[in-house]
Amino acid sequence: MDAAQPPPTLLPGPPAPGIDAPREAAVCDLRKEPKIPEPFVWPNADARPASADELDVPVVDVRVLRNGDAAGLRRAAAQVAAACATHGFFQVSGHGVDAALALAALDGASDFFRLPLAEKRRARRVPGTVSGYTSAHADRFASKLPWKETLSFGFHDRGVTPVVADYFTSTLGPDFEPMGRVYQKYCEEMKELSLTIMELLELSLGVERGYYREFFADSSSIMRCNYYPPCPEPERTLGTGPHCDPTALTILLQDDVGGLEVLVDGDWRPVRPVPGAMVINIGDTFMALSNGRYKSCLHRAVVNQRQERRSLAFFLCPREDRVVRPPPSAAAPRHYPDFTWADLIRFTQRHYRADTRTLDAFTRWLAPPADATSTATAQEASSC
Ligand SMILES: C=C1C[C@]23C[C@H]1CC[C@H]2[C@]1(C)CCC[C@@](C)(C(=O)O)[C@H]1[C@@H]3C(=O)O
Ligand SMILES: O=C(O)CCC(=O)C(=O)O
Ligand SMILES: [Fe+2]
Repeated sequence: MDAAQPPPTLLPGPPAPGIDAPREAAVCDLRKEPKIPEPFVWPNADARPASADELDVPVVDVRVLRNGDAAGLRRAAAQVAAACATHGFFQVSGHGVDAALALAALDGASDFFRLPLAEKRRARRVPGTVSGYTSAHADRFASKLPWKETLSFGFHDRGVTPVVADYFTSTLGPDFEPMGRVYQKYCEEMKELSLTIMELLELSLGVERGYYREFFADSSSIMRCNYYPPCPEPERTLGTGPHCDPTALTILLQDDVGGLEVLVDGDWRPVRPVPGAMVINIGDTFMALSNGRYKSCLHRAVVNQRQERRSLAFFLCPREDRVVRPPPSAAAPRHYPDFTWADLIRFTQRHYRADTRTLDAFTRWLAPPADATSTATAQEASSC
């Protein structure tokens, strides 16, 4: 791909109901002019420059959960509590994810996105679902197109079928069997790490031990590979726009380029890549599971003129039909209604572009509160 080329936009397929019927995104030949196509231009408020002040995201060594270091465990729980009750981000080291596997997963993303568009289109996203290949979400949105290509697929281990390995071979063919094996193994390790982190969250919140770990034991998660090409006008667009993750927990493996930023006290604060660490952030579903005590916060990904960037986001999600409800010890007054992940994922894929207020919009979409005074409103709980 030419370094200055925008992500190749797909001819819009039938738009999912409830989301803009996209015009074909104007894609000009950037070899002739150093300007990005209009649909990729974001409002200044979203794309405004970041602070030079990096966010001090604590790096927690999760080995303290297993090595009997009681003082270390208390320190880790305190670090996680302070981070999750404010900006919702921390990093983990000592996670045990094989470094060669993590590298293979990052490099596998590069290999996939370097394929000819026609080959990538064989995996194109099924409208109304999150799975598949998309470029700039041009099949879903008509404006504020993100400067990225993505490949997303589901993961669960409720049966014996290696669902991710099967996805690659069934969607892309037997030549992709090695790539499928890498992501199958990677997702298995991400699931295990997620459950370890759930233990740490239980401890830090002081809730019933096992409540969150058991809630996600039979989870249905989403793996997303993000590819951000170099951009001729990085200050006018975004790789991923400002949003809170609707999911429960995100484990982000980013390469060494940098681009993740978190909104803290009105400033976009860069999160510097820490070699070997993984970035963890609370999503809307876990904010509801903690009854608003831990915050799902706004973040974005910026792009740059010189380097491509890759990130792998493992989105932990409950089994579709599990009712999202905080543990009894944290449930009064309720800030969010009961809901299922099936409802929230359908909302984001068919009715609403996940953004800065997804959970509030979802709560209203589900059913306006019968009496706004009888329960704390989502806004009160979700301020970061
Ligand atoms: C459930 C999901 C929807 C998105 C992927 C996962 C969790 C993050 C969401 C997303 C990245 C938030 C920003 C907007 C979005 C459209 C994107 O830029 O990709 C969102 C994802 C999606 O709807 O595909
Ligand atoms: O690529 C990144 O750094 C962040 C991506 C992200 O926030 C997402 O995919 O939800
Ligand atoms: Fe995100």
